[in-house]
Amino acid sequence: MTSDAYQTVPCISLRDFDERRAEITKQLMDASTLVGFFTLCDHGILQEQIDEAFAYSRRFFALSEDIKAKTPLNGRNMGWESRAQVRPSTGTADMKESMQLQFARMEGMWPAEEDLASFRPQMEKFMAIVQQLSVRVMECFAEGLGLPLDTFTEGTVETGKGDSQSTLRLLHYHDTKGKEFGPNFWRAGAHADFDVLTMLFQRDGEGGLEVCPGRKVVGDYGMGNSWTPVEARSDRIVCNIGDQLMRWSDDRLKSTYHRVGIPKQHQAWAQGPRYSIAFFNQARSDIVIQGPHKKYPPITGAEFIQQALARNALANAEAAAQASSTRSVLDAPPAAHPTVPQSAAAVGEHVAPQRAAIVA
Ligand SMILES: O=C(O)CCC(=O)C(=O)O
Ligand SMILES: [Fe+2]
Repeated sequence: MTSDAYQTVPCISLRDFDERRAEITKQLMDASTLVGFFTLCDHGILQEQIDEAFAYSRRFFALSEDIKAKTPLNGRNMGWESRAQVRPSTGTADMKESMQLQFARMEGMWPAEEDLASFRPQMEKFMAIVQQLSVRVMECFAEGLGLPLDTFTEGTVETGKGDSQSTLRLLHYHDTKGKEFGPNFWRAGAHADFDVLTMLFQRDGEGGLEVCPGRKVVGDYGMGNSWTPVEARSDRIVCNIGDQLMRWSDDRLKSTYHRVGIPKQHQAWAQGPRYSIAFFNQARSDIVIQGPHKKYPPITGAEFIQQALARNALANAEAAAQASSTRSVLDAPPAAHPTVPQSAAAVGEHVAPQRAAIVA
């Protein structure tokens, strides 16, 4: 991979943030109006803090399925799922497991202390650190758009009212060595995030994320376009604009399609397990999202999520109906009914019943 391949996604340094604020704001606005993706370096989060979060993530995913299943995904984007997130762009479940955590209303959703000691305080600490960094970046966006500085931070940050919807998602993409997958299987199928701003942490060498800049039309999945890989570096945070900020900025900031492919047979170096951690800054449930030019009608954070979930469910149902009417002539698994890859079934891996109620 030449370094040119990575130039589409610019790296922005936050060094000397206070003194360089105007310059950084311009760089963030340029990246977000053109590409929708950028990486951050010199961001101030210590490598030890990131490594510690990944260590707890690995410990969580190493627990038995019985223990992880004690906190199953609920309808509010919290909890554990395995091979259950169906993307409308593919109709198959992502080949991954994830654990989603939030600041508020998490009663009964944290793993028990005897199952995984210190998980809750460690994850709450990490969420707070990432949210704090997000605030800096979201303030720059407000400034760049000529809005009151606290527009997006007041709109997303937990204030003790318990209406935060921001989510930390721990992701584990399984080892694919020696396994065959059909052409329509993905570690994460093409999608755009539903949130305001996503911050994604990766491990050195555990790549696979690709972005499709310039392609965001709600309901259109950006297939067959030009995809650019994003380098996996543990010292850089990958950031992207989500659908909420695109709407809140009257489409000036772009929510961009991205995906994670299943490593090909010849990519032996990429076939090991991949871990990543995403923090989704979501609009609070009661906050009203509307751009300065009122391009779209007002919508609350809660309504936004409900509509996005309903749109995904409809797209999945349509894909399933279409697949069943053409199944006799297509050599493909029925959409929205993920087929267990033969080799995964052969080694007895569990495939959870599908659920589509996952945001982003
Ligand atoms: O793991 C990754 O690299 C991307 C994950 C992602 O896009 C998501 O969870 O929304
Ligand atoms: Fe995403």
